[in-house]
Amino acid sequence: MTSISNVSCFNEARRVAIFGGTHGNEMSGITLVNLWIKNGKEIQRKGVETKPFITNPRAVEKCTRYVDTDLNRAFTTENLSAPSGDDLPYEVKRAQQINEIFGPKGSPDAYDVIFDLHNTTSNMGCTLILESSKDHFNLQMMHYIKKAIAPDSCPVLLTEHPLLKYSTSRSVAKHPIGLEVGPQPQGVLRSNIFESMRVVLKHALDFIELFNEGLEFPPCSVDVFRVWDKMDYPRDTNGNIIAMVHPNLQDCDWEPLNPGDPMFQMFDGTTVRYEGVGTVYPTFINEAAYYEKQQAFVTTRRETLVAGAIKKA
Ligand SMILES: CC(=O)N[C@@H](CC(=O)O)C(=O)O
Ligand SMILES: [Zn+2]
Repeated sequence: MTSISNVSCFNEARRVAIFGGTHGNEMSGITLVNLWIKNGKEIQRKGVETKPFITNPRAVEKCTRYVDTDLNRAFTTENLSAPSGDDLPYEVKRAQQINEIFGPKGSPDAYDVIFDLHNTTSNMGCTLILESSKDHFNLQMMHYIKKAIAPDSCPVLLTEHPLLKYSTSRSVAKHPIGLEVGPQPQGVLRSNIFESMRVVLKHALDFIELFNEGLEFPPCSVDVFRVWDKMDYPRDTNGNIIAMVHPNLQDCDWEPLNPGDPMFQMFDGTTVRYEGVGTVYPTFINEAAYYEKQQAFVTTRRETLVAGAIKKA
């Protein structure tokens, strides 16, 4: 990226990948990517090479989140530089292969954009996941998508956080974008969820085409929800949960949670209230895959980011 006056210039986004099956039981992305591997007409755009790709085929085959370890946590420098060998967990080997094809992560040879398609059991709607508040290309794209799908909404989750950020499959790209659509049970396809994922991706690819054609995007602002904290279920000394998400909180992703509001319901009916400071916006509420991660939901805070003008270099 270079800066001429107030416009940031980025290289053409010529190499774009669409990942499905980073988690093998999240069916919308898997189904779309398999459709597009058979016939890619829908994802073709002028001046863009778009590659649909199944990232964790063994997990997809078993319809499970992962085989040995979570692929969407595996793209650490340590894993990517580990001497390859048969003793490595399957997903670590796979991360190394993906890094070879689409990276290397952090290098000029890396893919320009990777869309990573996920589903959640939470009521998050159609959420865009942004990894860096400084990625003006992605901010502009997200602004474009939000405008295009209005009056439907499309929240942006910013995962930039000193402790809670993780090493995703998409992170090998220069501009990583997660798409998280729910609610959809694991292993299940729901037409509404499938279609909203497809529509967001259509607008995203349209944006890339316009950008590559040389259109300049003026400065804009984007409302985001920045990851703040993770909240675990109350547990006994053996680590077993002793409460559920409170009915007042269940399905209320992106709605304000204030100090004193109900958060968990103990099995005897007692209410556990939120005791943090100030208003937060919970999301990933009661996500099935997060029980093993000791996470009942994440809290976020609202923020407005400014994206500078961008155009093709
Ligand atoms: C439910 C789920 O898998 N969510 C994704 C979020 C992301 O892609 O950043 C994950 O935990 O990897
Ligand atoms: Zn996922």
